[in-house]
Amino acid sequence: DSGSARASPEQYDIQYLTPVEIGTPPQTLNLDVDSGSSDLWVFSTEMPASSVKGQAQYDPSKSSTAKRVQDATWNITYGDNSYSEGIVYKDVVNVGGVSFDAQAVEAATAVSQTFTTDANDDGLLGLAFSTINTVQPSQEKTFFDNVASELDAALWTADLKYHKSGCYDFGVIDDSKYTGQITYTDVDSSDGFWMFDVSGYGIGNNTFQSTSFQGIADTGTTLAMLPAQVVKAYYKQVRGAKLDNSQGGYVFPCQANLPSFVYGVGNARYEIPGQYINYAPVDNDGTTCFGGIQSDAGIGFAILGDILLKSAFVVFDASENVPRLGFAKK
Ligand SMILES: CCNC(=O)c1c(-c2ccccc2)csc1NC(=O)CNCCc1c[nH]c2ccccc12
Repeated sequence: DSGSARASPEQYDIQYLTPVEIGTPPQTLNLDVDSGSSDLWVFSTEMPASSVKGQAQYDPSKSSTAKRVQDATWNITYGDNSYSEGIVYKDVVNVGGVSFDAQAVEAATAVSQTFTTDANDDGLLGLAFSTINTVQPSQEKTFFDNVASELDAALWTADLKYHKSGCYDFGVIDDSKYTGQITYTDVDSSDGFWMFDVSGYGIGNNTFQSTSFQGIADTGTTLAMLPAQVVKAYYKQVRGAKLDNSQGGYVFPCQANLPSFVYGVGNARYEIPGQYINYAPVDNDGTTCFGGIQSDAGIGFAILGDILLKSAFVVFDASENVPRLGFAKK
């Protein structure tokens, strides 16, 4: 079995939304496929109308295959202090043609303002490791873990693009989506993330620095959160850039000519065009812009979010006893 689903960007590529069918007859919700968390949670008819501003809601009472998981609850808080919580159903979930008939669908009973204000995002589909799923008293499995044994290959791939729709594929590596070789690197999943060693970095045409650091491949985080020293060195090359704590990170004049950023996986090098690192304006007149590369201070590891991932074809491979990540140019 294999499948493919579209990943459509929201404004500024803040996140990518993928249509997911839930229940019988199918209810289509647009979810944020998130390799940085492991809960499949959705806006639902179980939450107060005041928290819903345009999102589609999963209605278990309209699904003949929905079954309540008695006494099960969940709650999750992300690093940006957004959160959601609720109750649990088992139901049919279909992503790009790959289906599982008893997927834990975590129906929200409450969500924070961040999620309420994002009208197009109907929830998240977590694809990190099931060890960090938040359902209690008994943890549930991610969609990928549930379908892995049915897939032609126990892997999924991410092909995100800059201000354009991309694809998530399940069970197959589509060779037409990348060029050259795929460079694989082992994953340390002990924290529940797709964590690997970044072998170094380069800024613009400066020489590549072979100083490695640990990072996670995280499709659910918009920006790249990198070691403070790397970030400082990057913005030193940007005239007018400054760390503005009121904005929560580095900002610069929107007209700035940003250097490219290179990250290493093993001996391979992947370049992010400078343009990708101009994330979005922070003011209405568009004079000051917020950087797509920010510090990972306080997190404990780097986060390679969409800003970096969209420059590569990425393979999330659990087909061997040690999971691994593959990166290729495209
Ligand atoms: C800023 C979002 N990222 C994180 O908090 C995060 C952290 C993290 C931990 C502490 C401080 C900062 C970040 C570690 S792994 C990790 N990755 C995830 O948590 C991935 N899921 C993010 C889901 C998410 C959080 N806020 C949103 C707003 C819109 C759409 C999706 C989201």
